[in-house]
Amino acid sequence: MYLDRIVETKREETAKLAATLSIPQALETIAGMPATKGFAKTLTAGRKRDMGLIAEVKKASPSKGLIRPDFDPVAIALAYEEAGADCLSVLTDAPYFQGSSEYLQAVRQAVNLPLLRKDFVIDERQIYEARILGADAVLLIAAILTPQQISTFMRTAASIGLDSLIEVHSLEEMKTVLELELSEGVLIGINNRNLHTFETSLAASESLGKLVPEGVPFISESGISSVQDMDFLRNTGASGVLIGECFMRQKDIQAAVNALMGPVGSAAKEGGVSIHE
Ligand SMILES: O=P(O)(O)OC[C@@H](O)[C@@H](O)c1c[nH]c2ccccc12
Repeated sequence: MYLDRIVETKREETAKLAATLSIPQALETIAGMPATKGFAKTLTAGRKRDMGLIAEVKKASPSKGLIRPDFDPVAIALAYEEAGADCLSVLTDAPYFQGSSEYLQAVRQAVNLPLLRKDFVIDERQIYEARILGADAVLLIAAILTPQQISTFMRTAASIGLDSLIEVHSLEEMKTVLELELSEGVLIGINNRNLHTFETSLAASESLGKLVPEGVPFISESGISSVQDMDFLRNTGASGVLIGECFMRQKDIQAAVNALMGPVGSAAKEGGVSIHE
């Protein structure tokens, strides 16, 4: 199963990271860095449209192979910013998604939007590393973490100014996450894609979204590509969406974002603000 293989790879990567990243030193570096940008807040109270958008800088994936051959992460990030994306997600996993830590650093230099480091976090050091690379939030995937790890990692992230996007796909995972004490700055991500089978269905957001209590914002992730999809998701109470592939396949990214999301400033449009806030 490919998720197991990825975790294996991450074990090797984090073993190396243990030799190069010292946490006390990382803390010193972080103390000298500018404050983070409030990833969760930007998507909830601060979003530009009725639905928030995390736009993903994504070159390839294990299920789809190469998605965007002429991949220029900075140009893509600038187009997303110009189109009024609220936040960006940058894949840093190299072996499976052809991402890179350098892409995250380059994007940080180029845009002012809050950034998510998209990777498979299994070790605390990756969280410190994310902060140093310029991220404002980290992804915590429930399928590969124990409840204890999710809890610890969420707190570690918060202690250095990072928000957490906690990703679930199954009912089991959702229940686990809802039992944790979720602090401010935490978003739940409902992944419409099953990371074991690659099957994608927006029904995941509909069924699992119903379980999310008021006051806890959630994002619908993966497999979103049409105005109909967006209309469907508006009715689930999601605060926003995380979209990669559909934009990456378009030549004119800015036009693609506006066609799917509607014009900036549509926050007061029908559907209104999510009931989850
Ligand atoms: O490209 P899509 O189908 O729009 O999906 C984006 C994002 O949700 C997806 O890349 C993703 C969701 N969870 C992940 C975990 C790891 C890597 C990637 C992902």
